[in-house]
Amino acid sequence: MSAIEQADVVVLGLGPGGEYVAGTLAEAGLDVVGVEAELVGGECPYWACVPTKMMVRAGNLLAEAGRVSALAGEAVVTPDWARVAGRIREEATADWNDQVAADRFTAKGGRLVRGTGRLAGPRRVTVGDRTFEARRGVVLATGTRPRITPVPGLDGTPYWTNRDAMTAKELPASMVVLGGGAIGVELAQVFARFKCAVTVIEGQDRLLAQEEPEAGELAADALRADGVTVLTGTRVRQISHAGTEFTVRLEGEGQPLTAERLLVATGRHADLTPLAVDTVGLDPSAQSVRTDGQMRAGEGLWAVGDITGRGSFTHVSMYQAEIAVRDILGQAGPDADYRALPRVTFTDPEIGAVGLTERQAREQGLRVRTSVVAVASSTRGWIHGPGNEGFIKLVEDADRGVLIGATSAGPAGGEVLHGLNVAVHAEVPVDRLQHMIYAYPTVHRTIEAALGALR
Ligand SMILES: Cc1cc2nc3c(=O)[nH]c(=O)nc-3n(C[C@H](O)[C@H](O)[C@H](O)COP(=O)(O)OP(=O)(O)OC[C@H]3O[C@@H](n4cnc5c(N)ncnc54)[C@H](O)[C@@H]3O)c2cc1C
Ligand SMILES: NC(=O)c1ccc[n+]([C@@H]2O[C@H](COP(=O)([O-])OP(=O)(O)OC[C@H]3O[C@@H](n4cnc5c(N)ncnc54)[C@H](O)[C@@H]3O)[C@@H](O)[C@H]2O)c1
Repeated sequence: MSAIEQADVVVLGLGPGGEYVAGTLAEAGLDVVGVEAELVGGECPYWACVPTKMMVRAGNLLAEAGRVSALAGEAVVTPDWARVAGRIREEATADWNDQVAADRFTAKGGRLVRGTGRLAGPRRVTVGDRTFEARRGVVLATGTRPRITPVPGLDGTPYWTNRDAMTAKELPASMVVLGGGAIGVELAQVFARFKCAVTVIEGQDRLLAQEEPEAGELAADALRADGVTVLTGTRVRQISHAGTEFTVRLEGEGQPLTAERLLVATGRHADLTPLAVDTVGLDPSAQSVRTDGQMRAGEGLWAVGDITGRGSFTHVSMYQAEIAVRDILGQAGPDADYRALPRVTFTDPEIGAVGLTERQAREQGLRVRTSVVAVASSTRGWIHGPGNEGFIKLVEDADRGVLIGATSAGPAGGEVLHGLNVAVHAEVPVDRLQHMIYAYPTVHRTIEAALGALR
């Protein structure tokens, strides 16, 4: 066995969270080993946020062109997936090559170790036959992998996950999407806009089930308007694949569905067993690694990103990474605060949300006031015309007079969310929000109307 190699910090997994921690600590002068099993940068730039948003951008352009006839004349567009696939391959992922990201890390002074790492006791990590000892500690940032729902027959079929969808050079003629969460709805709409016949099957009674019911209804309406068949409250009994076709049998009566492709988008989970977390006293069967507010998961151990189970979003991983960096460098700073966690589902219309839903607030026993105002009722929404679907929903803690949750759906819904994000984060009194000036005519003036409608 080779000698144990020393470092200040070992970061396991170089997705957005781990790459930020490792790079920033290296820049600060620490001896950092970054261990990466696949591509430096992780899921987000290669198989997730970035390529999906390139797809969304392209799909939205097609949809906007379709609205020209109502407002501006005639536009004839011919969807061509090759442009999208080419842009993803060339501009976003460099053909799934991470050399630029790897160089970025090593240029900061980090040591990149390619391979699958695992813990080997406190402050120790093994990668193949190498063992590293981290004087300050280890940062777990290994993300999540798709949770493949246990449907009879699914195993062994050539189903797709997000990774296959991101690398597709051609689109299938038809696709069943299992799961109506963020991945399912974003990809269903894009594929439909490129003329793929899509059916979404969601087990719960609405799409985007973790968000407000109004958000799920809006997403379903938007998808249906693009020709997607949306089945909610629907369970799959059996899946099979023969030749080039999937057959999906649903619970209850009815004709089985057939499609060329099946996309499984039924959530993601952290797999702690291969990380040997038991060697540092953590439960390998847990769903996530628990941390305190400074992202500490134990003595000389931190965790950031999806693995912490605090929301599978790149911005959460970066936010947590910043806190972990400070803590590792011995700098004081506030604990992680998830009260104003924003998230945006990039459908058209975009559906942004921050903080608690009405239901979550009521379940906490809070006395709430709420309001829902349609974007189309604002001057800008009305001027916008086709594509102006959406709403602002506010959730106020009536006893404290502050917003604790909000949804911003509509054209640029994710951008409009920002004001609400600030309001929830900074606990700006509703009374103050009601007496500020909102530019005219903007979509965000709907917020002013929604504040006035709180009941
Ligand atoms: C289709 C899709 C679209 C998404 N869109 C958005 C979006 O628009 N906005 C948003 O905020 N979020 C989005 N997300 C979520 C976002 O991708 C994740 O929240 C983010 O990538 C999490 O970063 P992370 O650092 O925790 O882990 P990851 O990005 O998962 O990176 C973890 C890294 O660890 C490596 N690794 C794992 N195990 C080991 C090991 N044992 N040894 C060494 N290396 C290891 C992996 O290879 C990987 O590179 C999307 C996700 C998907 C799937
Ligand atoms: N815009 C974004 O920020 C963005 C986009 C995509 C993904 N993501 C992140 O990636 C993570 C994973 O996305 P996701 O969409 O896979 O997960 P998700 O948890 O958001 O949604 C999965 C859905 O699948 C449903 N489901 C599970 N088993 C099923 C079954 N057998 N039949 C029918 N439906 C079933 C669930 O009820 C749930 O609604 C999310 O947590 C999200 O945070 C973010």
